[in-house]
Amino acid sequence: MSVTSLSQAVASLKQRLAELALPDAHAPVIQLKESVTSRPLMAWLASQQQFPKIYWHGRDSDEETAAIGSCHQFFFEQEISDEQLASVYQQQLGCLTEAGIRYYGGIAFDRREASWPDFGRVRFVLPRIELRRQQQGYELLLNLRLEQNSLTQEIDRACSALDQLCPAQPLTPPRKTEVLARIDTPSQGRWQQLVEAVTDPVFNADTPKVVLSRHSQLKVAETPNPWTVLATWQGRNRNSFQFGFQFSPERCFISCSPERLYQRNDHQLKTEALAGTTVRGLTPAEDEQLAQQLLDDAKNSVENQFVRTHIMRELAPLSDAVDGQAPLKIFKLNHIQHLHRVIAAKLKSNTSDFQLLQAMHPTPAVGGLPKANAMDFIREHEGYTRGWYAGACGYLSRHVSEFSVAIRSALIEPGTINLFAGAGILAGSDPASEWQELENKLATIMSILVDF
Ligand SMILES: C=C(O[C@H]1C=CC=C(C(=O)O)[C@@H]1O)C(=O)O
Ligand SMILES: [Mg+2]
Repeated sequence: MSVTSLSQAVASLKQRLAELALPDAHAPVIQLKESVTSRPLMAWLASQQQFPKIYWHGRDSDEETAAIGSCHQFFFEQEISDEQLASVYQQQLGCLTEAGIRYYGGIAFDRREASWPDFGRVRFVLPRIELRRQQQGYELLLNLRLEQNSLTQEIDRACSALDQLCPAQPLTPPRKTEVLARIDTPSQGRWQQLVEAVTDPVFNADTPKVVLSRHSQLKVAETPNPWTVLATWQGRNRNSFQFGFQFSPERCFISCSPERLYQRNDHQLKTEALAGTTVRGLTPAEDEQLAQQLLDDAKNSVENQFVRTHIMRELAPLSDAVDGQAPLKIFKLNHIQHLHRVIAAKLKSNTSDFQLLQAMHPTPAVGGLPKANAMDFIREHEGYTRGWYAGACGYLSRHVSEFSVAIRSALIEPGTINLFAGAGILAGSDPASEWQELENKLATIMSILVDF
C-alpha cells in the first residue's frame, strides 16, 4: 500500500466505500485502511470536532492510536450484573473478526456505585475513524458495523464522518492556570481518621490492606485543553500508559498511568504488582539510596507482596502456568519511584478477557485485601465517587488486549480539574506520610497545570 496524504487517503476510502458490494456474507464489522504520511496524533485528535475522542498509547509500545466517533458501543450507566456483562462480552466477541478491530473503553473502579456522567460504569467504543501509528507507519482506519444499520446507511454515516475531518492545528503547551480554590475529599483530618480505622489491629486482622484515595478538586480560572495537558504529561513520563477518553465536549478523562492491569497476546498474559512508593532523589547517588531503602522497607515490601499474591491466586484457575518469580525491581517516574514485579501466565485456551477483567480488577494496588472488605470500606467511608479513577482502561481485540489501571489521572470539566491519588494503607502506615505520598503522586500533573 502506498503512503498518501490524509486527503488522498480520505478520497480513496470514500471510493472504496462506494465500491462495497451489497451485503451477502459480510462480517459484522468491516474495517478499511489506508496508509498515510506521518503526523502528530494528539494534535490531530485535539483538532477534531466529532465525539467520542479517544487516545491510547500502551506502555513499552511503539504504537499509538487516536480515534474519533463511534459506529458501535456498549454503555452501561446503571448497575449491570456479571451475567449481563458476560453476555454482552460474548456478543462483542463476535464483532472482533479481524485482528485490527478494537473496542476501546473502560470499566469504573466500582461497578456497584454510580459513576460519572458520560462515562458510566462500563463504556466501550468501536470508533468510526482511527489514526494509528505503528513505529514509523501511519494508517487511517474506517470502521463500519453492519448489524444494526443497513449497509447503505452505514456507508452514508462513514462518508459523513470522513467529510467532517478537520486538519490538525499544532498544539501549544498548556498555560499554567490560576487555582481559585482547592477542595480535598477526604480532608487531611478525615484522612487521618480513615488511616487509623484501617490500621486498627481489630479491623486490620480481617482486612490487612485498603487503598484509600483522595479527590482534589481544583477550581480554575481557565480550563486547559485536556489534549495539550496529556501531550505534556506524556513527555514527562514516557514509560507510562498514556490515554484519554472524551465522550462529549463537557468532560475529558486523561491518565498517565505507570500501571498495567494486563496485556494478553493470545494465551500469553503479562501483568504486574506495582505498589510501594518513595520519592526521587535530587542526585543519582541520593536516588539510588532512596531506591535501596524502598527495596529494604518492610511496610512497602508487604504492600507490594499483597498485590502479587492476590494476582497469582486469581490467575491460577484461569491459567495453565503462572510465573511470579521475577525479581522485585524499581520503577522510576518523574517525581516518584515504585516497587515493581512482573508476573506472567500461560492462559487456558478458553480464558476470556471478560474473565480476566472480572478476576483481576480491581487489584489490591487500588482496592485492597480481601477485595470485598476493602471495597465495602471504600464505599462507606471515602466520601466521593471514584468513577473511572482506578478503573480499568484499554482495548479489546481478537488476539491482543491491553488494560491499564487508571491511576495518575484527571477529569477535566469546565472550570474544574479533578485530580485523584491513592495510597495503600496497611499495618505500619502513618497518616501524615501516606498523605504526603498522595501529594508526591500528584507532583507531575500539578507541575504542568499550576505554578508549583
Ligand atoms: C492508587 C495509586 O497508586 C497505587 C499504585 C502504585 C503505588 C501505590 C502505593 O504505593 O500506595 C498504590 O497502590 C494512585 O496513584 O492513585
Ligand atoms: Mg504506598
